[in-house]
Amino acid sequence: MRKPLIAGNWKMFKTTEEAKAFAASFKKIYESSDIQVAICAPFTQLGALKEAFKGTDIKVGAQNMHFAEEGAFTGEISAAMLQEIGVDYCIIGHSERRQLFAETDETVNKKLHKAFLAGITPILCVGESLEERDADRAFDVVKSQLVKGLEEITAAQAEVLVIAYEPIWAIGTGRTASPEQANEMCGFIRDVIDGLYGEIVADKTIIQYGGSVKPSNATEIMNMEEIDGALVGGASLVPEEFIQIVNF
Ligand SMILES: O=C[C@H](O)COP(=O)(O)O
Repeated sequence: MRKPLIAGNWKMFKTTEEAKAFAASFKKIYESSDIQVAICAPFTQLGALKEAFKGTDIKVGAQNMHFAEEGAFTGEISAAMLQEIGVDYCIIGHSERRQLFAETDETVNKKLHKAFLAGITPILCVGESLEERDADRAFDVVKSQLVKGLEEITAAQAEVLVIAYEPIWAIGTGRTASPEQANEMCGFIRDVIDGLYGEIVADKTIIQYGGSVKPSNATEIMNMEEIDGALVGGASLVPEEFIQIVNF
């Protein structure tokens, strides 16, 4: 059976002191269960969080990485640098990276390959804009992101991959996809994985929903059959809110 993953994406929020304070409070209210929990934090907070979560089963993730081994890429971070800290996950291809930092399906694909080589589990983000949904292109857009993003990714890698369906129109807007809409797309994503790698792999791939997940809607979303977790932005910043989602 798939173990659901609820991951916080802190985006560009929290200093190291604030991250440590979050970890201290969260550990007090967190109880380990059959839900995997992770916090994807800014690069400078990853080491502190690994240290703070030592002895727990809470995982730590980055929000981006470069696809090159090393080189003259000012401001970038390599997979080996994340691996050295012991980072478990890395979000790849978040829509904010695609929209604001010119991330393409090609760079997403290169990053996925590098993450796997470093033993880091990628959380591959896909999702359509409002214009694309209104034009009835949501399924084509998501399929294309998957097919291009997963080029030459093996079945063994696809089995451990996490995919996050994040409709751009539901991110940070307070507007959530309905549980049915989210479930429909997550089911479609599983069908695409089935088409690429077969049913055994598709049954194992974790498919999350992300976009304005909060304590008040987490239960309904998490209870949908095709949804194996959530990628939570704003509501992951406050321990007392995030724990309610984790304990949906
Ligand atoms: O990665 C997380 C998503 O962008 C969702 O963010 P949000 O929960 O603040 O809407």
